[in-house]
Amino acid sequence: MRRSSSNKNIEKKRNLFKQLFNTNNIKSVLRAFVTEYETPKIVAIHSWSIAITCRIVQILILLYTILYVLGYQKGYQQVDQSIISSVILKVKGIGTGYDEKPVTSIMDNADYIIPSQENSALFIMTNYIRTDQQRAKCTEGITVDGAKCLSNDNCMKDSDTIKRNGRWTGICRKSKNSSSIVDNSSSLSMGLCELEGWCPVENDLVRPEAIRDVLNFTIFIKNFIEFPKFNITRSNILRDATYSKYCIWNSLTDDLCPIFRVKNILEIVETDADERQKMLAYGGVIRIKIDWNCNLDRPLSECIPKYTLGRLDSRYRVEQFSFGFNFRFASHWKYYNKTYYQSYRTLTKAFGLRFIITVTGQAGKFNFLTLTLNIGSMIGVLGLATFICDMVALNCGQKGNVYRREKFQTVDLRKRIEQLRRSSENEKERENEKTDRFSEDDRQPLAKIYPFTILPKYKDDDV
Ligand SMILES: Nc1ncnc2c1ncn2[C@@H]1O[C@H](COP(=O)(O)OP(=O)(O)OP(=O)(O)O)[C@@H](O)[C@H]1O
Repeated sequence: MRRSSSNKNIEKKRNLFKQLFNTNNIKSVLRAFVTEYETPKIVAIHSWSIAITCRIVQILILLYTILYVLGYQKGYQQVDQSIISSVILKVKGIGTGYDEKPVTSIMDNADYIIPSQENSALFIMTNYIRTDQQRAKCTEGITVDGAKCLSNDNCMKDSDTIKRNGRWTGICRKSKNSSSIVDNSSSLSMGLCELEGWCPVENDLVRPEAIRDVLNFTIFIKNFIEFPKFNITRSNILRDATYSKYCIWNSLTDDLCPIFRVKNILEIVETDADERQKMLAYGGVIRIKIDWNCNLDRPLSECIPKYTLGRLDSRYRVEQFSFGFNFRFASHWKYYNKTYYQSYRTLTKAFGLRFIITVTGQAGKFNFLTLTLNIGSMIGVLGLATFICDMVALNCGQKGNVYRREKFQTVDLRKRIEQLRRSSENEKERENEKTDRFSEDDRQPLAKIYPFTILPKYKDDDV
């Protein structure tokens, strides 16, 4: 039983395969391919409201493509966004710092630029806390959690060492200075835990004044760019040497000058004078964006940079947890004290302005392929108008049903097959009738007139 059913299945599949790959079918498909041209049937609806809707949508699409895509977005240009850039920064200006008031120290760019060279960034130290230290034992900083003590028991050696300035020895020192700390609750004189490390520890409660004259410092930005697709290189030094040497950038009058004054930058990025003072005291982060937007269909001299400035860090009034920009660094030296070399260092906590320079840009040049592609997509989008109008005509309004009936043709396959069968039968009958009417004498002249006509054959008994 099972075997016979599987045989039937195989037979069915074979028949289906034969039907699909019937040579007659393939022939007729191939014939149709070279002899038939298909074109969609178009239904014309006489309705001014639908026609106007369609025209409005088409005009909108045309306007969008011509004005926005081709005009504003320059859809006829090939675009290169892979800009290659190099930025070199140099600061000039003499400042006055206070190590310990009233002792001042004159500083030049080698002192306040840390590090001396960075990639597309710059740090100008505007304030600092400097501590000369040596390896020794001393008391912990008063601001460190758990540093205050009453006895040695309070100075646990190994617990939470993250915020300590050295390795705690486990001793509570009640030195002259620390005995002045009074615990109000117990009225006992308190000490500070002793540490082993760099002494004395930094005291960041006493913050000196910001370096004077920072606002007059100037920053020279030297920027080279390349658009590799078009092999175009440009530099931001666009005017002659005398101009570039003495100019100061101004967004309105000197927007091509590559030298910026710190004061002008601060005034642009921060309008509040008090905030500006805080930026000098505690530091801040400023971005300078150089944007190259070049239309290479126009003269190359019009390919110029545009500078935009902004503040990146949060404002002091807003930030609660950590404000400004600072970091520590140390310079080390050794001193021979007649018996051995003693290690010393100067620890600096530097506050200052960090400038981040970003370079962006794109270049565009006429390209025929891009233009044709955009026009092609516009023609494609025009089809949207027909789609929208079809939706409106067929689904909205009272005549929707009528339009739908005219637009869509429903084919009842069985009826259609029956009709075709009947019509082919009728045709056969008519042909037979014609054949009956022909005589042998009629055949000869017809054959002369229509040499390629295939005349119906007479049966012997007809003659
Ligand atoms: N931050 C700046 N402010 C004003 N002028 C500057 C600044 N940096 C450089 N310059 C001047 O711009 C010109 C070009 O600078 P560049 O660094 O290419 O030359 P330089 O001779 O190495 O500069 P310098 O030795 O003066 O630092 C020089 O005249 C230089 O003095």
